[in-house]
Amino acid sequence: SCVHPDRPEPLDLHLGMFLPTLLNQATPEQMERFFTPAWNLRIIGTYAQTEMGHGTHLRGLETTATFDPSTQEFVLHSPTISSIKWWPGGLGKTSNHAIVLAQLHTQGRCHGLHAFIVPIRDMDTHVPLPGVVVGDIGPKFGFSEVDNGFLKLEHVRIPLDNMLMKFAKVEPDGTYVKPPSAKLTYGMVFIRSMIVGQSALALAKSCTIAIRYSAVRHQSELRPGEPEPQILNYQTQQHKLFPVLAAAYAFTFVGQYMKDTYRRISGDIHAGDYSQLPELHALSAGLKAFTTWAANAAIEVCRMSCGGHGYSRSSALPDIYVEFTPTCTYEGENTVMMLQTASRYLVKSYRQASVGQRLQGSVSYLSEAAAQRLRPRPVSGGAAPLSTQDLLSLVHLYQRRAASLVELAAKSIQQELQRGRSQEEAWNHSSIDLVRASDAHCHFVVVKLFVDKLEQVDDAAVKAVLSTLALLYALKGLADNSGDFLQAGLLTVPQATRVSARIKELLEELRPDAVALVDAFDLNDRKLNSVLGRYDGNVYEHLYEWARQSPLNATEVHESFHKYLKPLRSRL
Ligand SMILES: CCCCCCCCCCCCCC(=O)SCCNC(=O)CCNC(=O)[C@H](O)C(C)(C)COP(=O)(O)OP(=O)(O)OC[C@H]1O[C@@H](n2cnc3c(N)ncnc32)[C@H](O)[C@@H]1OP(=O)(O)O
Ligand SMILES: Cc1cc2nc3c(=O)[nH]c(=O)nc-3n(C[C@H](O)[C@H](O)[C@H](O)COP(=O)(O)OP(=O)(O)OC[C@H]3O[C@@H](n4cnc5c(N)ncnc54)[C@H](O)[C@@H]3O)c2cc1C
Repeated sequence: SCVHPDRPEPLDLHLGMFLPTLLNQATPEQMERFFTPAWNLRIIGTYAQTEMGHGTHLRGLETTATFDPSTQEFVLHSPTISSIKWWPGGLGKTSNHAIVLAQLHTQGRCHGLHAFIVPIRDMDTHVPLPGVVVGDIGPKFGFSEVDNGFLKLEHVRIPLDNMLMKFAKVEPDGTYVKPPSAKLTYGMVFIRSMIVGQSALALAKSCTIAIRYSAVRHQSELRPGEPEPQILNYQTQQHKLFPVLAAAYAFTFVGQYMKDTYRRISGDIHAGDYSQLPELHALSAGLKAFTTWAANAAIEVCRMSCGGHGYSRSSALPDIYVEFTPTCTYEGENTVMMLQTASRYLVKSYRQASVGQRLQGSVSYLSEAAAQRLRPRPVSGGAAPLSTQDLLSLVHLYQRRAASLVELAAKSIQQELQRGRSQEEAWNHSSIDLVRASDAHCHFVVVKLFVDKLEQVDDAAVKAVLSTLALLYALKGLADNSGDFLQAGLLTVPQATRVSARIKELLEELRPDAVALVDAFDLNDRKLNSVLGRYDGNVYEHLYEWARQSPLNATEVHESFHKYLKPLRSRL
């Protein structure tokens, strides 16, 4: 499995997508021919799917692979400017091969997107091969260590055996043999599953830095005449950071669950059982979007909670943000992923449950909700009593919110259809509700997994503090999304007031354990790479040392004085 590197590197795609794609989609002969040299870095590959004109819409990708039976070759071609492969990591200058996703044409028919191994640079000289135009796409928001590149193919010929043929095949006479399931060629589920763990790591690093720094930073005055307090004693600072701490623990458990689920279901798939692939796709797509959006926002909260020094690269928080934020875009743009989970899974499951089907997996609650709808509603109809202490009742509340939002989205589609809109228009005019339904479903999954995890904790003291974190995560989510719960009749205004009061109590309860809880992530100083987050808390001396090392301080008088300031002065 992939251990996520701390910083983006040119080999990330080789290790994170080229090798796993071979493992998932190459025949044994192709494994022999490509995997071994790739493992030894003779072959260095990338995953070239996105084009200048299309990243999300896979069916719209334009690169073609046309089979020529007379030479037993595929001709790979970029027919338009928008078809130029654009963004693949390590493509610009590092890779000598690429797995190219192209529309397969054989015997005059197009069979959709398939994967082809295309040599792009000479194995010895590293010079681009004939017909290959390749380079770097230029400076980006971050990822400056990675040569994200472009690739233009001009009628490049590759052997028949360079098409990854574990599932789909092309016979020597050009006959196309369908894969057992069209969904097997999508891929990407592996990295999406791994990204959930990356969200947890980014949160753990950010809140470790911010909470440790908040324990050593003294500022302002709480009680007149007393010494300046630790900023971690301010309620607002706790309100910023402790929910991030709780989310870091929550996402750590979800990341473990996602990895285990990926392993389990991909094992079934290798054994020929594809039945769980829809659940895996929906779960990985939804949780990738949910956790990256949440982590992306939380990193910025941590940076700003460190004041000016948070903005210094010495804090590491700017780099953590810059390296993390593209996870909301790559490997499936988050909105699109949320729509996938809603449209391809939740609404489909809702409709199955509405006709009495017993659902399994993460949507089994929709069967319960469907049965509930058939039972007469209690006269009171009001919200059930709310316990701000009982985690299981909070899990149930999140479950009912998710069921309510899935029903709202499904009904919106129905209403749009009744207005005479087409299927596609009805879905598009319900897509805000669809995203909300996915968000609520993922939020329920995260809360449930957090509470489930507590059952596995034996140590009473650890279980107590983790339960406090789980309570904070659930109640803060309830407060942040109170509109959903109020709209669904799951919360009353007095209950919402009690939730806010309970959150304040939990912040106070967590204060004594906050530093120990980030120390428990066991992120050493080298991995954190942060002056503010140092384990020894010796921030100011090392901040001063860090500044003095800055290249600008190599000379007392910088050359710019003589080159610019002095001449400018003499002209004034
Ligand atoms: C040590 C090293 C570590 C390195 C770390 C790594 C660093 C990484 C750095 C950066 C790396 C960044 C690298 C990169 O960024 S790589 C490029 C990433 N690009 C994408 O993710 C593209 C996103 N777009 C899509 O996936 C498709 O276009 C979607 C899905 C949106 C629509 O698609 P389409 O319009 O064709 O189809 P449909 O919606 O009608 O759905 C049709 C059916 O297919 C099922 N379906 C759909 N998708 C999947 C799936 N995936 N597995 C299984 N099933 C799937 C679906 O449920 C439905 O089923 P049913 O309802 O008919 O039953
Ligand atoms: C740092 C980085 C590394 C990358 N590495 C790779 C790589 O190694 N290999 C590779 O192949 N690609 C890579 N990519 C490309 C990445 O996968 C795409 O950028 C991503 O899939 C999004 O596609 P897009 O850029 O076309 O955005 P678009 O899909 O054009 O998104 C733009 C907007 O349109 C909206 N939108 C699009 N479709 C829909 C829809 N159906 N419904 C509602 N809204 C929609 C989106 O929500 C978004 O708001 C990388 C990108 C980045 C930033």
